[in-house]
Amino acid sequence: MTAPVIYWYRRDLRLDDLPGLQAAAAQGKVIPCFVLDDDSPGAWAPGTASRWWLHHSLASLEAAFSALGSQFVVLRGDTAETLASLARTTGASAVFCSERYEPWGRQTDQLTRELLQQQGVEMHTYPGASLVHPEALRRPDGGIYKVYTPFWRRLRQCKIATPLPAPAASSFHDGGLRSLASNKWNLILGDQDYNAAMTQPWEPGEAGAQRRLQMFLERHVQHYDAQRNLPAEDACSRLSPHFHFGEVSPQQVWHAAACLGPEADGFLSEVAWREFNYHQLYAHPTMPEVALREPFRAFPWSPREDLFDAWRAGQTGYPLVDAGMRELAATGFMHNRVRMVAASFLCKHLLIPWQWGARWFWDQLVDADLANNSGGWQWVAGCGLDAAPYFRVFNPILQSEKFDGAGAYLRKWVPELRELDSKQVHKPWTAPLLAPDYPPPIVDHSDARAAALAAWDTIRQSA
Ligand SMILES: Cc1cc2nc3c(=O)[nH]c(=O)nc-3n(C[C@H](O)[C@H](O)[C@H](O)COP(=O)(O)OP(=O)(O)OC[C@H]3O[C@@H](n4cnc5c(N)ncnc54)[C@H](O)[C@@H]3O)c2cc1C
Repeated sequence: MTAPVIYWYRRDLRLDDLPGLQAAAAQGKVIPCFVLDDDSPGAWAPGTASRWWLHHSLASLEAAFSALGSQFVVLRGDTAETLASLARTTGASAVFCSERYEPWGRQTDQLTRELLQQQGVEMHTYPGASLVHPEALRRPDGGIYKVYTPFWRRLRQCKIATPLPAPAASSFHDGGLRSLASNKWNLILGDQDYNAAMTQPWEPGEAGAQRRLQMFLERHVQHYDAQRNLPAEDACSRLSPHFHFGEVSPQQVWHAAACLGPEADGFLSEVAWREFNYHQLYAHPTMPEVALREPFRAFPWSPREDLFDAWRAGQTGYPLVDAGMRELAATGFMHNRVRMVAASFLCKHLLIPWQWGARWFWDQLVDADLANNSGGWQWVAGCGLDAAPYFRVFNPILQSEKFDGAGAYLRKWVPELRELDSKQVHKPWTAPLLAPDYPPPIVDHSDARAAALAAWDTIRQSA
């Protein structure tokens, strides 16, 4: 009898379009498995919101395998040792997986590969979370792209792999292996209210990802370019957590959208930002902690814990910032435009290091993603390779007037502002009696802007 093989799931929690799973199925009966290991990622272990999502996504995959008459094996322990032990006890001849680009992940993969090899088990890696492998998309001089626009132009010329179907049900082993029950995964932390609130807008898992993709392409993509910056509109796809956990592949999204023609171009160009960030992280493994532009490593931050607390709690007195931070706390998500404004407020108005904000987002976002989160924060802070220039300080009042003119988004997330009209709602300090419970601004916009530019001046010569 042919020996079984292991498919090691990581951030690719789906059955369709997994080249590694197809290859595994061609070699033997597949044992699909996931290892819960909080030690390997170190500081970048999943945060509170991601753990919630991961729990539900694993549960969804477990149900999918059960429907196929198979068993999804979930184990806890040191990744390399747990996989080596699973291979020993099942007699598996090989381990298959999809490539990942997080620096800690690449290191863990190397250790796992070595340990497996010692017991004669080969580890085979297949294309991972990007549309095109970072080694395969290079500038004409061989370097990695540093600027988004030429990267996007080049990406458009690449041939994107056609999505594959799931292997047949008969490809998988039929169960009876030791596996942790879902109530032992210990992924869901925090109180029940948090979990209840989180369940409202999301449907973790492959089926949920496909439903969201189809709904977006049928109803929203045609309005995307005009409305994607308006946080009160349901104009964006909200696919980011599904992308992060690999419940949908970028190739599936690409082909489904590209066949709609030019109306999907704007959407695809945003998906390309994800790709750009993955390529940057691959080339710069220190990107989550260290400014890509060297002069910014000496930036004179002046962090204050009390201001950081007010920002995290959505109590800065700037409605758009507070609405975003409260949306984040309630749903694990924040609209992209609002992420930019809230992040900029932290780095520039409060002079708090972008890494503090990135850590908070990491804990709170259901789509927390090492490449995109670091890329987003470095872009906002001006220290990314293709970033917003530091001296362009977002004005949170103008941003709010421009992108949420009627104040619908503000009133939804900051109920203290409900009595204010569409002018006052952007500047509640002009009508304090109508919003008595809302705090005054924690910093004055003009003073804060001047302080940010003065701080930038100290590194400007070299920046
Ligand atoms: C400070 C900051 C932190 C961020 N942290 C994350 C993060 O941890 N995880 C994450 O996935 N995105 C992050 N982003 C990028 C962006 O905000 C989200 O991808 C987007 O809001 C997700 O919503 P959506 O799926 O509706 O996006 P859509 O507008 O529907 O876009 C489709 C997809 O394209 C990708 N995408 C869109 N915009 C961007 C962008 N600016 N950068 C990279 N990819 C993009 C996402 O995969 C997204 O799902 C961050 C942005 C900022 C400014």
